[in-house]
This record gives sequence, structure tokens and C-alpha cells, in this order.
Amino acid sequence: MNAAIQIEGVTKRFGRHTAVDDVSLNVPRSSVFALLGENGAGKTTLVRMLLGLETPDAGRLTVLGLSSRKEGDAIRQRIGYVPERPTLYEWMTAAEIGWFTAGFYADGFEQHYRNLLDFYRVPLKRKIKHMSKGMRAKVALALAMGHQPELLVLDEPTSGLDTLVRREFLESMVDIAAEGRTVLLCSHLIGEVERVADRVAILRAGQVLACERLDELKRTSVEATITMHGSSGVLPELPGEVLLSRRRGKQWQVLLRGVADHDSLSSLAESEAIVAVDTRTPSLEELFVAYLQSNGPSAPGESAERKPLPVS
Ligand SMILES: Nc1ncnc2c1ncn2[C@@H]1O[C@H](COP(=O)(O)OP(=O)(O)OP(=O)(O)O)[C@@H](O)[C@H]1O
Repeated sequence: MNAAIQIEGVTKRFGRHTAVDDVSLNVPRSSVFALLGENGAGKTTLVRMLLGLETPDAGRLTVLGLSSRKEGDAIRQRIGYVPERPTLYEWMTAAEIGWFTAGFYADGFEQHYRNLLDFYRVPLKRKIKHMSKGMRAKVALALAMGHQPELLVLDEPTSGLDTLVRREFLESMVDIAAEGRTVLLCSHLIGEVERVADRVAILRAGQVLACERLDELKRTSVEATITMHGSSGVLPELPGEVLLSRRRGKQWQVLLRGVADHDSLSSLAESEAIVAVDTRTPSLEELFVAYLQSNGPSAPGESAERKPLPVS
């Protein structure tokens, strides 16, 4: 079966700034796919191109077999989309906004929307303007899911929500994927994404640094602390790709990618120069930071050293 989303060699420039730089990736069906990147990495621009709201300067985007360039209307009708800042009619109640939106979709929308609000414990009779941020986010999600879309695209869906609501919200994404639907989740809150995503792509300055199954990424990544006999300035030869390395006295701390066999690291301790090698699996957040700090494209205006905050 073809992927829910196919992106091939996509570039988008705003004036002289390249927001998305030759990106290619596939989002398989029935998965929770997380697009991770810091502010300005290009996530929203990529999503807007998928929905046909921005035109790429180069490349091809296909959503549910439809061309984003030519069939944006059809895509937006078939998928569910929750933007970073959803706009809801403030003066309507949750019930009214559901009734109003149902007019744009086939029969069954309103009933399903109401079932979702019931599940999320959002009062139907409350006006949007009297709702908390969490309730509004849930209304936006229920509106995006009322027509039971095959694909749900969420741009920073949990920003501004408190921990419990965020957790509940993200866990419902796993249930959606279990029903055979696909979720594309853009986020910079890595820790919480780790609990729900089965695939991740890391975006920096418009480029994809990594894109793979999360379990595979973690299985083949390792953080090793290598204690040397002397304080050698030379890192011993290591398997895989070194994403990050730092030395403190006699110890090297390294984060490695593409290490299929962790035993190959432990056996380093047999070398005369090495006292001990301790390994552990890094968290997604540690990997994300290592990718962002590894060599590669840097964000515009980014410098190697962090400047202190200006003091007034
Ligand atoms: N319409 C536009 N005109 C000019 N520059 C733009 C426009 N839209 C986005 N950009 C720039 O493109 C880059 C990528 O922005 P984008 O909103 O896609 O990032 P993002 O990863 O979604 O960030 P955030 O997490 O902060 O929402 C940024 O440098 C942004 O300023």
C-alpha cells in the first residue's frame, strides 16, 4: 500500500531564506509520525505545502495519493488538520460550532464530533470564549476528526496545555493510529513525543537530519562513557557515527548512531589504553540535541557560542 504522505526533493524559499531545503520523506499509513525541529526549522512550512496552502519552489508532495500542488482542496476535505493556533468562533458554543462545521462535510460528522467531545469531557453548551486552552484544543481536535479522516495533521497541538491534558491528548493519537489512521505530529516537545510516536524525522534549518522508526533509532544509538588510562586528547576508534563527543579529564562521553551491536563497544575495554566502557541507550531528547549540535547546516543567525541575554 502507498504511504499516506510522500515528499520528494521539496524546497521552499521565502525571498533569500530557504525555509525547507530538499526534503524527502515518507509517512507510512497507520503510524504516528513526529516531525521534530526547533522554532523556525521549517515544520509549519512543510505542513502548509502538504495541504496545498503554500507552493513549493521544487519537488513533489503527495497526500493520500493526491497532489498537494494541484489537489489542495480535495486534500483539505479528506484530512483533519489542527494548526498551531486554531481559530474558533468565540461566540459559539461547542455544540454550535460542531453543527456549523458539519455543513461542510458528509452526514455523520456532527454525531461523531459530539461523541469526541463527550470522550474529552468538553461541555457542549459552553461558549468557546469561556473555555480553557485545553478545552479549546480538544474542540479543535474534535472538529478535525469529526469526518473520521484517514490522516490527521497536528501542528504543535499541545503547546499551552498542562501536563495531564497533554498526556491524554497525545495518548489518544496512539488510539487513532491503532484504528488504521495516520497521524503527523509537528512538535518541539521531544520528551512527550517519545511516548507516542513510532517514527520520527528531525529537521534543522529546513533539512532532514534523521528519519526512521523510533525503536530502530534507539536500538542503534548508544551513549558511551569511556575511561582512559591517561587524559588522551584523541578519541579511540569507535563503531558507528559519532554525533557528539566531549572529554572531561580521563573520560570521553560520546553519543553514537548506527551501532547495531552494543557488544562491539564493550569489547573496547580490552584495549590497553582503556580502563572501562559504560554504555546506555540515550533518550530521544538526548539524540535530538546531539543531532542539532552535530555538524551540518546551522539555522540562520545561529552561532557556535550562545550569547548571554541582554540585561536592561
Ligand atoms: N510567509 C513567510 N514569509 C517569510 N518567511 C517565512 C514565512 N513563513 C515561514 N517563514 C520563515 O521560514 C522559516 C521556517 O518557519 P516555520 O514556521 O516553517 O518553522 P517551524 O519549524 O514551524 O517553527 P515553529 O516551531 O516556531 O512554529 C522561519 O525562518 C520563518 O521565519
